Amino acid sequence: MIEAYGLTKRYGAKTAVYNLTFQVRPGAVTGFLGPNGSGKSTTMRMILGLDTPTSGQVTVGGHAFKGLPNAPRQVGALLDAKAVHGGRSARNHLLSLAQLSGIPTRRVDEVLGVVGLQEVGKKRSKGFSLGMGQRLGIAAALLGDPQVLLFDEPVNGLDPEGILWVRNLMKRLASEGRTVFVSSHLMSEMAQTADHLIVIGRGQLMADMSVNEFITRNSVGFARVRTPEGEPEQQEKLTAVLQEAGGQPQPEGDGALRVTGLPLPHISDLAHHAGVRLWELSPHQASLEEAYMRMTQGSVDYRSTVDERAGLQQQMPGGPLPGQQMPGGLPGTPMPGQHMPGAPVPGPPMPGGPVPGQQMPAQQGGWAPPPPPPQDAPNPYARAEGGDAR
Ligand SMILES: Nc1ncnc2c1ncn2[C@@H]1O[C@H](COP(=O)(O)OP(=O)(O)OP(=O)(O)O)[C@@H](O)[C@H]1O
Repeated sequence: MIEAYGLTKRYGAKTAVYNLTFQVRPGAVTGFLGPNGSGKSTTMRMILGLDTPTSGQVTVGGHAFKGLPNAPRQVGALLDAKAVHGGRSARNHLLSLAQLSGIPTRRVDEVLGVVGLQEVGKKRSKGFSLGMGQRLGIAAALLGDPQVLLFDEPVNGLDPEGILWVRNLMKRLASEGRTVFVSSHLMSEMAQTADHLIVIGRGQLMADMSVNEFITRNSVGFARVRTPEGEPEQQEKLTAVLQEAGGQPQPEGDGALRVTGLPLPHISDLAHHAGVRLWELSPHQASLEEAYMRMTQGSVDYRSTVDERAGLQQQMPGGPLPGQQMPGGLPGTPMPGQHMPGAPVPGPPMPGGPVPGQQMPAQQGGWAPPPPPPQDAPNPYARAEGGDAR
């Protein structure tokens, strides 16, 4: 189990991670989702002891990484697939890692087979494609047969067959009871791979819940309603009638209305009684990708001037996503599992708490409330409302 508690990392004036508290449990694939620059890699580096938290702490199996006995046998990680001596063959690269950690040579050949590189094991890795490099990085992570695995964007550069392979590998590793923590900026990928999701935006926790719960909460049904083109008064009349009946109509880019809060037959009856003709009345589900983008829209660092997401900037019917908290933006009502900055969140294990690797049921007692962020360290994102918080 990985446990982060009030984890904060600043690089000079830049706050990369702010007051993150979460647990990553064994036996499941936990997706770590966030837009580019949201702090995923920084968090992973802190878990692996490669970066020191400015405040807070993170443990693996109850120990700080640097205090873990025989760490390479307990934790495997793919952070940067390019961090390989290109002049060495894939096999020699793995051999050198194995020798450093006292791992037997036969394990090198085993993992080469697991990742499908057995045929090219003697080739220099500098000739490898991006996908082959990812496979080699995954082989290195698996070398010590660890119980805890971290993968930073493992499907980068992989073709569809490779993506499917990684997806199945993650699931298999989790089904063997391992802790699998995998970052991505793609909701669509995580929805197919992960059991649990931790979503961050600008370094702050935005959601911590099972994928099923995320789907249930965010697969909002809505109706698309279109009135005849060139008759704007028809749409205005319908909008008023729907609002009066408790619906939330929102204009879509193509002239249709997106209506939540009313079932389709009721919309049809209301239109009929108002004498409004309909050209379209169809049921829809908001996609998970859309829900995720709405959740993180306020925390995207880099955006094109011609941005498809602009359409998502408008407030969705019924307001922000239930429980959505934009960093530095509008507070909503917390989602179950979502941490609102300043709200009580699970703390580290108390004496007599879980032993390393032991799974804690969600919401189990025995956790101390976290300390509030230090007085001298105000939430750096509080300034974001009026502009760039960086
Ligand atoms: N060593 C560093 N010095 C200064 N700033 C840094 C450093 N490392 C990361 N950052 C900044 O911290 C923020 C978080 O970066 P990080 O790489 O953790 O995000 P990420 O979610 O992994 O992004 P991506 O999906 O693009 O890899 C970014 O704004 C980044 O520029």
